[in-house]
Amino acid sequence: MPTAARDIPSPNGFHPGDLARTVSSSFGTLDLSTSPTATFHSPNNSFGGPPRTSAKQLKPFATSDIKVLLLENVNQTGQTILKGQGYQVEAHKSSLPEDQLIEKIRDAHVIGIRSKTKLTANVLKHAKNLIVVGCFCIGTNQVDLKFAAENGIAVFNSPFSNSRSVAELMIGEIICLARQIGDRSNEMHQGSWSKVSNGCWEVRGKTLGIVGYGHVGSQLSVLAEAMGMKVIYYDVVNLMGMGTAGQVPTLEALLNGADFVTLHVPELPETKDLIGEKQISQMRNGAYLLNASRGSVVDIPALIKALQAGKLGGAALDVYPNEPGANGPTFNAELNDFTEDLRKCKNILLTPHIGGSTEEAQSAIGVEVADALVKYVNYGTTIGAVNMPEVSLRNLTQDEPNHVRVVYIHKNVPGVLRKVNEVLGDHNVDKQMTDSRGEVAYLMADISNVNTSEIKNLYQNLEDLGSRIRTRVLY
Ligand SMILES: NC(=O)C1=CN([C@@H]2O[C@H](COP(=O)(O)OP(=O)(O)OC[C@H]3O[C@@H](n4cnc5c(N)ncnc54)[C@H](O)[C@@H]3O)[C@@H](O)[C@H]2O)C=CC1
Ligand SMILES: O=C(O)CCC(=O)C(=O)O
Repeated sequence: MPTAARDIPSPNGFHPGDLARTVSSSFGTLDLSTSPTATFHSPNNSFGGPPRTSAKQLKPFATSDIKVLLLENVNQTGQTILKGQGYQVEAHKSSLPEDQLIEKIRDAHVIGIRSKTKLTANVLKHAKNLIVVGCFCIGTNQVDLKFAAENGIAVFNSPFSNSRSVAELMIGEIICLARQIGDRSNEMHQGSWSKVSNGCWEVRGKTLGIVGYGHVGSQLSVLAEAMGMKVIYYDVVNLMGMGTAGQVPTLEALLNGADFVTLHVPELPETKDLIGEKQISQMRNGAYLLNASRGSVVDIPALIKALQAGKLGGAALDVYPNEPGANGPTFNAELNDFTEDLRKCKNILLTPHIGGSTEEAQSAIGVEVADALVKYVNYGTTIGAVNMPEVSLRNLTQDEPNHVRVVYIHKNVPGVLRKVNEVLGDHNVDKQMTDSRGEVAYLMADISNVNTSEIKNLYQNLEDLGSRIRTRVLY
């Protein structure tokens, strides 16, 4: 681990740690600490320009004061980047029960999770120091995004680094279902030889119906066509098909026309039980259903009935309404009351939410999300945030020693900018960007010729505005 940041007491007597504890939920900073040894993992130039070698490292305060809580076995690549900044990183292999999570999250400035940790309003309301959440995965349904934004907590994810891994799992499972590989393998494990061809098929020439043609669905489309499958897809948005894949106008048309149906939609109120008894009845006899999206998307008791009745030829599930927080013998009726019936079904592949669990995906996600967290903590950049407006400014440089960057997250109501600029107006505003998303707005401004002794007032004046959600002053 690199040397921790220098912790130079500020001339006005404040210590950054005191400030974090005493001044509302803010990262307003009065400390002069920088971390000269910390290296930023990726170029931090904004707007895609060439890296500026003289970019100034901005820190909210001594980086060693920043507490990062990582849950659910976040990949080492991500941990290394965060530790490389000098942050204090506490990493756990699994998620935490809600009461323990609430205790741990009280102190954290940054939390990193995957799909199991539920950051509800009830949990987040205890997170008084938290400024940012990193979802080291695609889905962000486990976080109350609105509550987070309204409390000045930015949320980042990795929008496509595991898409290919999910698509490849689907291809493997499509072939395994068509050939009943799961059952044959189980029989052999139990010492039984059962050489059959009845009900076993090639996938060439069969139709794959993809529901949700986003990052995962479109990757899968390309792979399936390469194996000689015909591809149709249904999406709420009009999208151009890859290769010769064709969009169909309704879910019913897709279900009527496909031999294999795979689901790749986000968890939303509209996608709850998207596939239930009625939709299964619209599927072809002997067709297969695969779900690697979220457990809420399929009515599993209805699926069990259809498998028992021989309506469907098989199914593959990677996700469930309730999933355990840690590995172990927990996939039982206590978790989901249908579990025993599900386990008894023929030609069903059950996997423990491993669609994105490959070395490639996890290490790429670790880098991508940790980089976004560092850019946010150190520079206030929200590019890629899923619940905040996306705002970035060109870097400050070493030639701008008396500049500070003001980040002001505020309620999106009339008159705020006038008041903020009255506060900033005593200085020269070199550049400023502001944007809003729903009820929350994000303003970033670089101002010049600010004496250290003026920073406290600047910060306090912004904090005192009624529209304030969170103020940070970085320099
Ligand atoms: N099993 C696993 O390990 C993984 C699961 N996932 C899940 O897969 C989901 C999809 O991932 P991506 O393809 O990356 O997301 P995406 O956002 O790129 O694509 C989702 C697509 O679904 C469409 N959609 C939304 N509502 C719909 C509806 N009611 N009917 C039809 N289409 C609808 C959207 O328009 C979009 O095109 C994620 O939200 C996540 O929940 C993602 C990665 C790994
Ligand atoms: O790998 C994980 O923990 C979750 C994968 C997933 O479901 C996602 O990326 O949305």
